[in-house]
Amino acid sequence: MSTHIDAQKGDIADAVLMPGDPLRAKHIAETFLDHVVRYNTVRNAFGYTGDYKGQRVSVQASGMGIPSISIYANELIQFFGAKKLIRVGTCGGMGKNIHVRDVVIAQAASTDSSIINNTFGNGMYFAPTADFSLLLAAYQAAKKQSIPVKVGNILSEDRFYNDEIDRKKLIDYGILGAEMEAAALYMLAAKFDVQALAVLTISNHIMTGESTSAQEREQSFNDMIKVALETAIAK
Ligand SMILES: O=P(O)(O)O[C@H]1O[C@H](CO)[C@@H](O)[C@H]1O
Ligand SMILES: O=c1cc[nH]c(=O)[nH]1
Repeated sequence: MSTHIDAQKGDIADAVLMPGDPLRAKHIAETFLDHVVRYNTVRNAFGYTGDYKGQRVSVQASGMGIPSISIYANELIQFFGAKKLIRVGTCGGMGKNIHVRDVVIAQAASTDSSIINNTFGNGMYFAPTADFSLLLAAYQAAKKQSIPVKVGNILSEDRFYNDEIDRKKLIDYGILGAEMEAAALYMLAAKFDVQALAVLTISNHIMTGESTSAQEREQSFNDMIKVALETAIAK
């Protein structure tokens, strides 16, 4: 077991989907995977391994924010040998052409988090970037399933309630939406030479206030999960 994941080596697949919400992890495991085993309940950060189309895939809840996903990503990679980490999360839309229920693939993740400075020091603005082969696989999986996706730069922000940020400028520079984890996932994947991608569903629009009920969002959440699972098993 690692500090936060009560599993044995071998219990977790090479490919791991990472939702923030433990109940989304449960939903993914129960809806999409066969022969499911729940390997983790520590802190209720549920983790499951099962088969998707005959291939082993795990789902590990990451919790919210960069400190939390950094704990799970570190342990998945260093203790359990995970090689493909695919975040499946909600995202607040920011751009003009972004709407609730859209699926967004994060090609890059800008951030206001101190992780970049803490890692690289003053004056170095490392750009956390998705793994290209995962991104391509996700894009192709979406096309094959006729699921429209938008691909681009997102913001991984350190605060959910954040009225001090210049969102208009970020939109002018092409930011599609904001969530709270992808930049750390991409940076850690680069550090440990593994693959990472974030596939996101727009759950609300930060600028227009557009929103949907949890029930309405279910279909688009499932679209995101189907794209992520096909990416997880892509050769
Ligand atoms: O839906 P999840 O994956 O938790 O992602 C988003 O939702 C949370 C905020 O409500 C943050 O974790 C943010 O990144
Ligand atoms: O971080 C997030 C996630 C979803 N919606 C938001 O507005 N922010």
